[in-house]
Amino acid sequence: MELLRCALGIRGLLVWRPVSRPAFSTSCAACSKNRRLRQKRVISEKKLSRYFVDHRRVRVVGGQGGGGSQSFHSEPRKIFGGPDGGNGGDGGHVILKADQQVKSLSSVLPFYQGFHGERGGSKNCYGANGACVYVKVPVGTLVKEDGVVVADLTQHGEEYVAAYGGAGGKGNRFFLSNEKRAPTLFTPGEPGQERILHLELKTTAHAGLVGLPNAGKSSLLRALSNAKPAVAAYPFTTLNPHVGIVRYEDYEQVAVADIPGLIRGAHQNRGLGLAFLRHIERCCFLLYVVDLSVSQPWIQLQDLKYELEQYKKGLSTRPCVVIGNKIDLAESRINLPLLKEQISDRVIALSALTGDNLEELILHLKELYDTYVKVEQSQGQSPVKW
Ligand SMILES: Nc1nc2c(ncn2[C@@H]2O[C@H](COP(=O)(O)OP(=O)(O)OP(=O)(O)O)[C@@H](O)[C@H]2O)c(=O)[nH]1
Ligand SMILES: [Mg+2]
Repeated sequence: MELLRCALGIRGLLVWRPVSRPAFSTSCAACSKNRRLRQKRVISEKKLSRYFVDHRRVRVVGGQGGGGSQSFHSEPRKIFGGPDGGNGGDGGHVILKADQQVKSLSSVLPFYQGFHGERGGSKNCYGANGACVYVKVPVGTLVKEDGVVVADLTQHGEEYVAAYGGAGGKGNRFFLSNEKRAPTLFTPGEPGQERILHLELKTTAHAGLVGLPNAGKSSLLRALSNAKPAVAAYPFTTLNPHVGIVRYEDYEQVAVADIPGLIRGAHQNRGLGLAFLRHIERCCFLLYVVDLSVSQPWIQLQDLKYELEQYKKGLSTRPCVVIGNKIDLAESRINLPLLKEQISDRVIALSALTGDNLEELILHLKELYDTYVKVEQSQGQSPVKW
């Protein structure tokens, strides 16, 4: 044994090389090719849009209740043991649960069925209840049935029972009475509730960036927060709402949503229209983004307010600020005083591209947020927190 250990020791010394090894072998060309570091693929905005779903039609059916059982106690030397058929278990519910981790309705399937309750058994055994099926939906999901809103899941963890499971049947033990000492009656379980629901997602952000295509909304969100929506010099670059967070020193966070561009007639579903007007509806205050380099920029503002008002009365009168973007361009500096003359709202002129005067917007955003929190608290409601 000693000899063997010595031999191994010597052998170990022989193979020992005190040089740092490369991370992987490059001696074999084929191996080194296969071990190339994998890079995460960048998904384009167009591809992402396939995964973002803000509408779903779902059929939900509660679990069937388990049937009751019919049986009589049987024991040696006991002539009449009496009925001992147990009740069936209740069917499981289908429950919609708001989850902050879920960002779109793409993971929601078209059909959900609750688990069935188990049958009752002899010896007074009750059947087990069917388990509930939880469907995770994003925060801000609106549940509609026949066009009527039945639930609004605005808080993380909020639940809504979409379909109740059926009640379990009764075993013959249940029907025992003084008049009937040996009942043979037992009942089947009830079927679960069946409903067809329409789920609709509304982005719940504090501030919404509202503007015509190419106004610079996505560029502004990029400058304000760490969100990375696509930016390009063609209209309708943004196809889905993006939410970015602006963080303040007092640990308050303001969520800003970049909403796809609106055009004239959006309320009649022109452009990307109607689908995205509903995201604006949820925002507590609005940031109108106007391209100052275009002549008569106040017309953009009039169009935007008109579209919002047509979609929902009072939407254009929400607390707001007008952002005059692209102030770095020469035409913008000419148009800015003209815009200020034409409108009564506060105008913040800035450049999302160069970051000029961005601080004024960040400070004003906090003022709008603080006012919103105070108003909500005075009304006894809890403000939306991110
Ligand atoms: N010069 C200048 N160009 C800007 C500024 N902000 C945005 N742009 C440019 O304007 C073009 C449109 O910007 P986006 O941020 O994609 O505009 P958008 O409003 O999000 O457009 P949609 O998503 O199509 O609605 C891009 O080419 C930007 O580089 C700015 O402050 N100054
Ligand atoms: Mg955009």
